[in-house]
Amino acid sequence: FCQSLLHTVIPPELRFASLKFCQRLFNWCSTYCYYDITEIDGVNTNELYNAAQLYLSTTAAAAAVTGSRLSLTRAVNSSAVTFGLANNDRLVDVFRGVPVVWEHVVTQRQSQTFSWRPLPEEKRGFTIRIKKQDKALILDSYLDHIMYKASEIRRKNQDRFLYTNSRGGSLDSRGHPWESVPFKHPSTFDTLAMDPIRKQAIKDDLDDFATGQAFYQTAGRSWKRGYLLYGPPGTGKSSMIAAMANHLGYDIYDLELTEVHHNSELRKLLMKTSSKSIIVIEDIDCSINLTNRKKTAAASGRSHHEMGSPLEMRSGGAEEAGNSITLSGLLNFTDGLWSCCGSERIFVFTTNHVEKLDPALLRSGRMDMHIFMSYCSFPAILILLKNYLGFVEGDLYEAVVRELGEVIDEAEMTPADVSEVLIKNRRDRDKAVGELLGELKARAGKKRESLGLMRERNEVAEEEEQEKRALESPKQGFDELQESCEKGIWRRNNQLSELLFTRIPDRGKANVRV
Ligand SMILES: Nc1ncnc2c1ncn2[C@@H]1O[C@H](COP(=O)(O)OP(=O)(O)OP(=O)(O)O)[C@@H](O)[C@H]1O
Ligand SMILES: [Mg+2]
Repeated sequence: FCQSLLHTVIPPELRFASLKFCQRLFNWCSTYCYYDITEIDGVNTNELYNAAQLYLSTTAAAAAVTGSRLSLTRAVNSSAVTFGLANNDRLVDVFRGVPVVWEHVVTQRQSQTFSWRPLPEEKRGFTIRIKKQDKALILDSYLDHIMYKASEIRRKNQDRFLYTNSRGGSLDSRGHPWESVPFKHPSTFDTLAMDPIRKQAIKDDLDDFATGQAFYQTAGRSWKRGYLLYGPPGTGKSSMIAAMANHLGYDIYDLELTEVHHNSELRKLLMKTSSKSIIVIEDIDCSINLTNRKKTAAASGRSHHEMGSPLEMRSGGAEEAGNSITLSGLLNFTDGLWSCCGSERIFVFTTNHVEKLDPALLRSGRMDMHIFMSYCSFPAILILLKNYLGFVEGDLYEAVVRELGEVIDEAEMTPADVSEVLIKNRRDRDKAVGELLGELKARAGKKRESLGLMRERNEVAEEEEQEKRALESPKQGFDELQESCEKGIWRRNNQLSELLFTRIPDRGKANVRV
């Protein structure tokens, strides 16, 4: 009744002015200042609102312990559930020691104003309350911090995709040359069997890359990095790529070079990759028979830069397959001007035969880090035993550990082969270890045998060669004999020395030299 009386007695202009005055007085007296972040700004969605919602999902998760009410959401393509602040609930976040109070304000929209697109019935927004003295902090760094954290959470929550260009050069209905499938490879750096120190070095390198935007900017380099993974089959090159993608939360673009027909197609594919991705070319030595840049240039009598037509650099194998992609095209793909359209990209090449690759492809800037994926080492086998059979330190008998250590390097067994033995016997841990040890010993024995045979054969061949040369040219033969003695290669060929001494004219000098 009083309210309606006041409404009729006091004119609306006066009411509005007094309300505004009260508000100003309150703001002036208050030690706090307030910021509103509304969901919709005019007709556009406010990016800061979405970022704040995501950011609070981590803070809100912690608040769940204290019993706040939370709303749960799970986005399409996401396997993670995010927490959010429920309507009109509040939460305290602490940033650099400063408490920031967040309130999620939800009100009903009064009337539908004209808009090109329908607005939601509820008006949603966040209100931030912070002490006036900390105002600068909010405007300077807190909002940037929220935006950064939100994009990180978005990336981590979003399932990753594996893209492939297996369709050849054809595009899909949206003009995209890549086909995608959800990427759910379980390999991580924890499950990867390799020397822990090397593993940590790779992880650190990846982390430095992912957080190095400012560094790359200052250094004037495009934000990309190349890794070459080489080693025998079954040593974990593909598993390493999956672990890298899982560690960084990047998508993978698996580039099938044999499906790319021209350099221009390669460029198009590159331009259609997103940032925060790993571009992989597996078995680069087999994908395409790329000609040595120098050799081709020399053959045509011109420098690499002078080569206009791709045909001139076309490789034999590629030509046969109707494929005119060139080494120069690939070099430009990885480190040319085109490679910097887009950022935060990692290139990974894998090969079983690093010696077959052109040095131009391997130079720093293209392949910055060369990672040798070796046969199973002792620390690696312990990781596999832990992953496959649940062995932890102290579970294995000392004698078994010693025996494993003795034969593992000599056996040259790949992690893939070790895994197979362990998977096969995973129901019986002792049997699995026994069988593995047996296999390692057998392989080490065979290696030793073949190594012995090879050494013997080499020795015989070497001696025969020396004898032959000594007969053909006694002086040269003598010099070689002396060299062999110095190197400690000369073993038991007294016959040869006899022969030389009898033929060399100045025997005294010869004796001194020997
Ligand atoms: N270092 C490793 N750590 C853990 N598992 C491994 C490792 N190496 C190989 N494996 C296992 O062996 C299998 C084959 O490994 P992967 O495909 O990674 O080898 P690769 O080096 O890529 O072989 P290829 O050269 O033939 O492509 C995988 O299923 C994986 O489980
Ligand atoms: Mg592989």
